Amino acid sequence: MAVVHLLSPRRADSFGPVRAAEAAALVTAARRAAEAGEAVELRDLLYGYSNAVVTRAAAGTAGVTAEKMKRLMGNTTALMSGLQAEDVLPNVAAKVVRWATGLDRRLDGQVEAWDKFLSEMIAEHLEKKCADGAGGEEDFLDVLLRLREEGTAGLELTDDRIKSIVKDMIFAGTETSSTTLEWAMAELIGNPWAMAKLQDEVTRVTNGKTTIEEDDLSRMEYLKAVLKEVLRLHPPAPLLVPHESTTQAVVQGYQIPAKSALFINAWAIGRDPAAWGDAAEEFRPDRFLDGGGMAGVDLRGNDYQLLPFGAGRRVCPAISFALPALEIALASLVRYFDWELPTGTRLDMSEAPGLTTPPLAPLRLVPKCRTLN
Ligand code: HEM
Repeated sequence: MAVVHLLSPRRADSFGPVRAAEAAALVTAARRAAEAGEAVELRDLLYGYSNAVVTRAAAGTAGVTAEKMKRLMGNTTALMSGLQAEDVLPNVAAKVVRWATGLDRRLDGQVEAWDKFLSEMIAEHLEKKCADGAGGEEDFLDVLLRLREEGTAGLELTDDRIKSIVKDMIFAGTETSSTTLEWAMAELIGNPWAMAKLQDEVTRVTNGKTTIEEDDLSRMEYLKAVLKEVLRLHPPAPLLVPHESTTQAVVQGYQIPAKSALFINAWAIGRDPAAWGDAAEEFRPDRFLDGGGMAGVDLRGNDYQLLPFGAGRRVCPAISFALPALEIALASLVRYFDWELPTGTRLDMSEAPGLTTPPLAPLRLVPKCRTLN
């Protein structure tokens, strides 16, 4: 559903205006801080940006809805993270623990809150469709409702299925993107030569223009190399998502029984000297440029040493959607501003534990407006 209907290259392209508008809003928010001489918490800013891009693509809405969704997602992630009773206890004992700790009640509450929120979204879309008829760019929810009406989805699109798909999209797309951008800014602050090189490229390619257009991004080789290097060192889902083997298999001599829970440690693979050489732990985007030794290594799941999006059948279906959203945001942040750590603070590159791994301490930086040609 996602690959064919929601995130085909054509549809991913159609969200260009959404990305451009949200990148402009990002710049406006940073400019406000720059003019006031204040530090900004990048996490807030970038979460807002990523959530707005994904929410607008999924359901054509941002603003208050995005705020509400942020709260819902935070609560759900907190409940999903960490050790679960089922992981260590027999079934009956796990049930008792869940009941006694109130986990079941809190999970039910979350399910209800999501259900209400998504039902309202569907109702609004159906109402809007009645009032306006078809036309204009479709968001994911529009597409799913149309496929249901046409009966061409290949499966029965019940309300529950539609809600799950929309929620999965927003969930899968928000924190992954904002975490990547936060690490990108942290690495660039820690490696000022890379920041200078990226600023030079973005300024050169957009020279004389007032805005960055998506066509410009295709001419920013270093920007792409920076993002690859960030995703190599800091894959936002470091263990991807858990998989389960369907049949018995042998991997490098190890017997893996059917129905084993399998985790791929993309984080460790991305730092393995056997794949990346002695400087595996260092931030060196140039390795992905011509002559850098890794120019041919791509992140779409074909090269197993770089797996931030996974690989194979369950590879992230949104790579063509995610990359331009990351590129335009990062290019905008470095084109319009110089960034500094607030006086008296140090860059902390420690990682937070969890399903996604943002920096442990949210990155705070002071933007300074750049003089542009
Ligand atoms: C930096 C950005 C992103 C990264 C690093 C990322 C990474 C991933 C990873 C590692 C997986 C699991 C792959 C596996 O099963 O092994 C995944 C799945 C998925 N991603 Fe992304 N993702 C990103 C952005 C997005 C965005 C923006 C969306 C939606 C608009 C999205 C939608 C999905 C969906 C729906 C799945 C589940 C696919 C399935 O179950 O087969 N992702 N992503």
